[in-house]
Parts: sequence; structure tokens; C-alpha cells
Amino acid sequence: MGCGSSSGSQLETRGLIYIYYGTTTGNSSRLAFQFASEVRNLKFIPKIINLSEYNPKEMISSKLNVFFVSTYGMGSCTPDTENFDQWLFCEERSKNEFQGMIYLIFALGSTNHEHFCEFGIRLDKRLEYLGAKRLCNLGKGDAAKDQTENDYQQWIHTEVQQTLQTQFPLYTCDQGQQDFSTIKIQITKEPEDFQSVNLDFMALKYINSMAFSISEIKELKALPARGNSTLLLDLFNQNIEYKTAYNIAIYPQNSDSDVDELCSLLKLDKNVRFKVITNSKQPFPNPISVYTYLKKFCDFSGLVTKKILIELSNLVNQKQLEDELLHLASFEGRDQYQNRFINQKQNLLNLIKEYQINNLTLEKIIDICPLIQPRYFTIASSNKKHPKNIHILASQFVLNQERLGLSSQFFRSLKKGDVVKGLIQPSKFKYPKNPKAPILLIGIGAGLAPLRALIQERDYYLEKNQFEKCPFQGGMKLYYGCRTEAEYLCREELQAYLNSGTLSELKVAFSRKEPKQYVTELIAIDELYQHFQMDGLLYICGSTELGRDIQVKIADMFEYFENIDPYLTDQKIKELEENSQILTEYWG
Ligand SMILES: Cc1cc2nc3c(=O)[nH]c(=O)nc-3n(C[C@H](O)[C@H](O)[C@H](O)COP(=O)(O)O)c2cc1C
Repeated sequence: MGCGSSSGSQLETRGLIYIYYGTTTGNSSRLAFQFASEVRNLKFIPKIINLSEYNPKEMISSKLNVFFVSTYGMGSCTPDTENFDQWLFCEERSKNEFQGMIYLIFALGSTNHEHFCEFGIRLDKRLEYLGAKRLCNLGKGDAAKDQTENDYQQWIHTEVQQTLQTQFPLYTCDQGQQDFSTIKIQITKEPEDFQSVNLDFMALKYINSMAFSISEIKELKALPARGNSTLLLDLFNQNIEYKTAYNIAIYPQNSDSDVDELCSLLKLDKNVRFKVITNSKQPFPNPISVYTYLKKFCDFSGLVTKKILIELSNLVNQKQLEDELLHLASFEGRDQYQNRFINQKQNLLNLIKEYQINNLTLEKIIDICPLIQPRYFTIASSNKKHPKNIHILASQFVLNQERLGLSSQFFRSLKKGDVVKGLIQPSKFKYPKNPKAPILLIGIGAGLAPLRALIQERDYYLEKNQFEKCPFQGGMKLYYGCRTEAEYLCREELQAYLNSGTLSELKVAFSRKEPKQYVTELIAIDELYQHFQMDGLLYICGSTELGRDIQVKIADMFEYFENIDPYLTDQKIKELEENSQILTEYWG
């Protein structure tokens, strides 16, 4: 399997294993790389491929394929997987075309969403239908309570590792066919080069992102506190093209103080430049300095994976510490793992200090730390009103008592004139088919972002006296929820839109001000019914809990006004979604 016949030094292996991933926020790629490292230890030769770069012939002819795929929206795949999805599910594929292929799937999703891991499930059924043989049960990672890492560990350790070893015995082959994914580094005096060729998919994404300069940055909360603040950023680029309420993904960076601390603990010279030597694709542009790599590419402040714990256990100088780290990585230690790394969000830096690790090499860091992934925001501005500027609302979070998350500390450090890198992508929000349809906007907290963009759009046409061209000519109501008056974002701006008639109604619910009220309590079911009867659109942005509460309200509405049995209301809601009368953007 994949071994040539030329002579030379020999390698003992179980053969090639193709690892495909489809990702948006980086979880699938992180697990794909983690899996590669785990199977490399079992003497497989892993080859990691993003699904946007799959080669149909290679996939069909390779014996062992593993897929890490996540689900978005109504059970869809990620954008990088769309071509593969179309190819695999098109009618041209014939039954038994994949005979001879063995596969494994780990599906990523969240039980907060109705279509949990739907794409992975669909893929599993399709591969089986096409004649491929499932090696082990489909694995499912649930991001709902940050359980993906634990779920993955359980999947790989209960069945997968064992089965791989029994089904793929060791044999010897030519050393020339070596591992595609091992990485070595070489110190160089060459200058940094961000245009390097043969970049991996994730690195290319970064290189192809746009640079925006910050025209304005301001706090929106009246009483901001550390970890409880929402920034409005106005990002400028002369050449941007976007549509109202599109998404933008911004690349955060590690703070200089964290980079300095890591370098000092590990005795790394941040000015040294290095090249990556690999016979796979380049994981990030290089030659690069240690500083730039740690600052812009290396996610050393994110989730401590079990792979990291195992690697660190090899570097401590006391047996007791080694056992402690291995226990945290084990199935038995999963509660402690959950507490330290998921709840308290301890990171690699914390571990290096606590376990006094000073022999972690740069090569090892590159191996164990994923690339920094961009953070997604829904654009809070209308391209009509601000064609060269994009507004975002960035909320901050404290991870434990004192530390902000990577993204929060990055946004907190920004000031006017700074440059950030970002990617623009379409969102699920659409304009109404009938421009005269009434619009009801419902959002909580920073979920105001896309709703604000739609309001701006309507305001643009009203200001320009071109209302007949406006996609929102029906009334536009906004129902907004936040905790307190001090957290009421864009209050004056929204009030001004109400006064000018851009908003036909504005209601605000405060969940922590007496009398407490939730945004869903602002909506009466008869009003909702009338709204849908008039072909009205409902735009919702906020948490998945908000989405569920509104669904309950709509179900009540169908029950009350149309006498529909509770178990059939889901179907009615689905119809409204399919008809683009309910449009949602949820987080979590
Ligand atoms: C906007 C949004 C929509 C999502 N939709 C679904 C869904 O329909 N079904 C599901 O199981 N998970 C859904 N998820 C959860 C993701 O699949 C999950 O977070 C996954 O770990 C992401 O993997 P990635 O980082 O590789 O993209 C959604 C997440 C977001 C942010």
C-alpha cells in the first residue's frame, strides 16, 4: 500500500493513511493533525488534506481514508467541503464505486443545534452506499459543552487505535516513501517570506486574507469592565466588496508579553529566523522569525489537547509529574481534564510554568500547537452606507479570574490606525423576496450586529429618497434584549432610527433590571401570527437558547391559531425557514 519497489533503507510501517478535514473554525483541522500524530506513533504514514484540495482519483484508489468533518446550519458541510459534497452526492457516482476503500469518520457538531453532526452522518451513509467499508463506528464530537476533545479521545481509544493495528499489520518498505507530515526546522539568515509556495490550506487562507486599518474603535457599554465589554470596530479597506450582514473572520494574535514569556521560559531567541523542512505542504509561510511565528501563527494560548499533555509528559524530570500529566490525558482523568482545561481554560504557558518545562523545542511546539484560527463576526454595517468600511461588534470574555481569551486580549490591545487581517464571507441572511414584506428583527447582546446592518440599509434608501429601491419597504421592528441599561448597545443610534422612521418600532427587554424581562416576552403570538400571514420575515441573531425560545413561541402560535398538534409544529417551522421567512445567526 503506497510503498515503492526501489531499494534503499527500509521502513517498518502499516502503510499510508489519508486524513481529510473540512472546517470553518479550525476544530476539524486540529483533530486531523492530532490524529495524524497519533497514527504516526502506530507506524502509519499519514497524509493530511483539506477537503477543498481532494483528488477524486486519489481518494477512490487509496485504501484507508479518514474524515474529520463539521456541520453548520441546516446540516450542511463547511464551505471548503462544498465541491467534495457535490461530487460525492451527484448522480454520476455509481453504487460500489468505492469498493475497496476502508474509511473512518469523526463528525464534529453541537447538540445545541437541531441537526447534530448531520453532515458526518450523511457522509457515512453515502460512503457505505458507494461500497466503502466502515472500519469503526462513526465518532461524534459535541462542541456544546466543549466536549469535542473528550469525545474524540473516547472514540480513538475505545475502538479505533486497536482496530487500526489489527487490520493493518506492519510490513517493511522503502524509506523513500516516508512520512508526509513530519516537520523539521532549519535556522536560516534568509529574510522572512510570506509568499512562500506550496502552503497548506489553512496557511493559504491567512495569506489570502485582506488587511484592514482601524478607522475607529470605541466601547459600546456604558459601564465596561474587564471581560465584559463590547467594542465597535470600524475597519477600512479601499478595495473591499461585501454585502450587508456578511460575515468577517478576523485573525487574532498573541500578545507580545505572552510571546516574550514563552521565549524566556523556553530560552528561545525570538529574532532567529527558521525554515520548515517537510515533504508535505508548508504549515505556515517561511522563512519566518520565531517572534512572527509565535505572534501570528502559533495558538499556544488555546485549548490544551491530550496530545499536548502526552508530549509534555515526556519532558518533565520527575516520574510523579509525568504520571500526573498522563493521568490528565487519560480516560480516567477526564473530569480533571474538563475542570482544568475546559472550565478553567489553563493553557500551555500555565503548564510550562507549573511543571517547570524548559526543554520544549520549537519543532515540538510546531508539532503540538495548532495554527491560530480566525474569529467570526457578523458584519454590523451596510455596504450601501459604508462601501469601504466594515463595522464589527467584538465582545470580550474573561477565561478565568484574570486572563482574557486570545481574541479578547487581541481586540483589547487594538487602537486606531492598527492593521488587522480578515476574510469576508457570505452569511445566511438574505433580503426578502417581496420588498414590501414586514420585517421583525430579534437579537440579544452583540447579536445586534447584523440587525444593525439591515437597519442601516433601510436608512440609506430613506436618506437618499430612493425608498422604491429599498429591499425593506415594509415596516421594520426591532426587539432587543440585554441584561441592563448599561449593556444596551447603540442606544442613541437606535433611538434616532426610531425617531426618523427607519425603525417602525423599538422594544427593549432587560433581563437583569426589575421587572426582569426576556426578549421573547416582547413578542405576542397574535402579533407573530399576523406577521407571518403578511409574508413577514423574522431575522434572529443571538445564542442557540434564544433560537430555541423563539421556536417554542412560534410552535405555540401554530398550536393556538391553526390547531396544529405540537409534534407537527416543527415541520411548520421548517417550512418557514425553507421559505426564508425565518433567518437566523446563532452562536454556541
Ligand atoms: C453558526 C453555527 C452553526 C452551526 N450549526 C450546526 C449544526 O447545524 N449542526 C451541528 O451539529 N453543529 C453545528 N454547529 C457546531 C459546529 O459544527 C461545531 O462547533 C464544530 O466543532 C465546528 O467545527 P470546525 O471548527 O471544524 O468548523 C454550528 C456552529 C456555528 C457557529
